[in-house]
Amino acid sequence: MAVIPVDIASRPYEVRVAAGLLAELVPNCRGKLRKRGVPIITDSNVHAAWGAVVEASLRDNGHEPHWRILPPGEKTKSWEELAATVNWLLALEVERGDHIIALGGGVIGDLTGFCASVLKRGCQFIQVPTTLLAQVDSSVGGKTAINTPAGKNLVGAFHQPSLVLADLSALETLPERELLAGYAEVVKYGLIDDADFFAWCDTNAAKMIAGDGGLREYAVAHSVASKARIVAEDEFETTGRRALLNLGHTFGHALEAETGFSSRLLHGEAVALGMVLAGRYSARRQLMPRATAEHIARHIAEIGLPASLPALGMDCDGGGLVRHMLHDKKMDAGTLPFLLLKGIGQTYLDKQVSLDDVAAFLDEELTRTA
Ligand SMILES: NC(=O)c1ccc[n+]([C@@H]2O[C@H](COP(=O)([O-])OP(=O)(O)OC[C@H]3O[C@@H](n4cnc5c(N)ncnc54)[C@H](O)[C@@H]3O)[C@@H](O)[C@H]2O)c1
Ligand SMILES: O=C(O)C(=O)C[C@@H](O)[C@H](O)[C@H](O)COP(=O)(O)O
Ligand SMILES: [Zn+2]
Repeated sequence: MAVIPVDIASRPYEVRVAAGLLAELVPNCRGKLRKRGVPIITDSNVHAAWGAVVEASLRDNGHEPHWRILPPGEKTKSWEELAATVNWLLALEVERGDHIIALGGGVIGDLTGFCASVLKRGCQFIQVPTTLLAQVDSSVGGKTAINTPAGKNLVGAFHQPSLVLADLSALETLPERELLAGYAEVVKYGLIDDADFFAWCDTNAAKMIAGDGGLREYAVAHSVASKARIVAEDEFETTGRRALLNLGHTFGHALEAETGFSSRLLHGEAVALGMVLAGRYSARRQLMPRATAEHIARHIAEIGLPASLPALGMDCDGGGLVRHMLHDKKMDAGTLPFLLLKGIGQTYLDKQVSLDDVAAFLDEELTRTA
């Protein structure tokens, strides 16, 4: 088992990565489940795949699970599900010191974490991520949120979990498209500040996605360690350090908004394409060689993730995509800082980007032929 500390000064916790954690859920929660009743929030796909395993561990250890099984998909991160889930938790008389379990992908983790942050002004929660994306990224670091019609994650809170249990066995039932989407957030850590890890991804990603257990454990543990390091340096995204984790997201969130937060484009797919666009825009600005941007694009495309805009079949122009970006949480006094690259592993926050220039770049990308 890999155990990665998240050294946030006010609230340190651990991420435990291993196969088989779900089957031993209660011992792995290490005394945090202090009552017989345990609230668990999940979605119907995860419940179908892993509900019985989790239920058995709880019942065998004298607990009674209270399940809340939500519809799968991005639309579950909504005001309606937030209100209904908070009311459900209130009806269960959950106290501040109790733990709610979030069993699922990033959608369930983000929604549950936000519910935990507002319930009685903050109660405890445990992240039990079941997608690659949630294991390497969303379960760690305490960003919680819902979407609104105006955009992605626009209402939320920073609220850290008490524990993260990433069971590698859960990935065995995950559809390949979801594995690939999660991989986008893995390779992101290489592009941010870890060229050696990008090289590891170049060599090993295909085998890791195909199911090699050792490679999966390394990919998850290394990604979590990267995220934990960055979050511990800048928990509330105030210094610019944590903003590095947003690489590809300004483009990506605009694409998710344009495609209606639907299964047409998953978050990880949008981030993959967003990172390709960040690379190409950086090359256009002559910050790094065009060949490096195309290396990134080739890596993303060869693994099976979207690497060009026309394939999405969107009916919009660059200006339309830029309008979505005006809701980006990095907006500061009317300007939007962008994560750009000076090379692989050399991402930085650029505060001198003209949105007109980005719109012109996107117009070119929307008609790209190769
Ligand atoms: N808080 C953060 O720091 C952070 C970071 C990255 C992404 N996010 C958010 O995470 C969300 C995306 O998360 P995601 O990619 O995990 O998507 P998701 O939660 O929608 O899960 C993807 C799909 O896989 C299914 N699934 C989950 N685990 C399964 C399993 N083990 N077996 C079979 N099916 C399973 C789900 O039912 C769903 O259909 C987005 O809303 C994104 O904004 C948040
Ligand atoms: O943890 C972070 O910080 C991230 O930016 C991780 C991202 O992968 C994640 O998608 C996050 O939710 C995006 O943050 P947002 O502030 O742009 O909503
Ligand atoms: Zn993300």
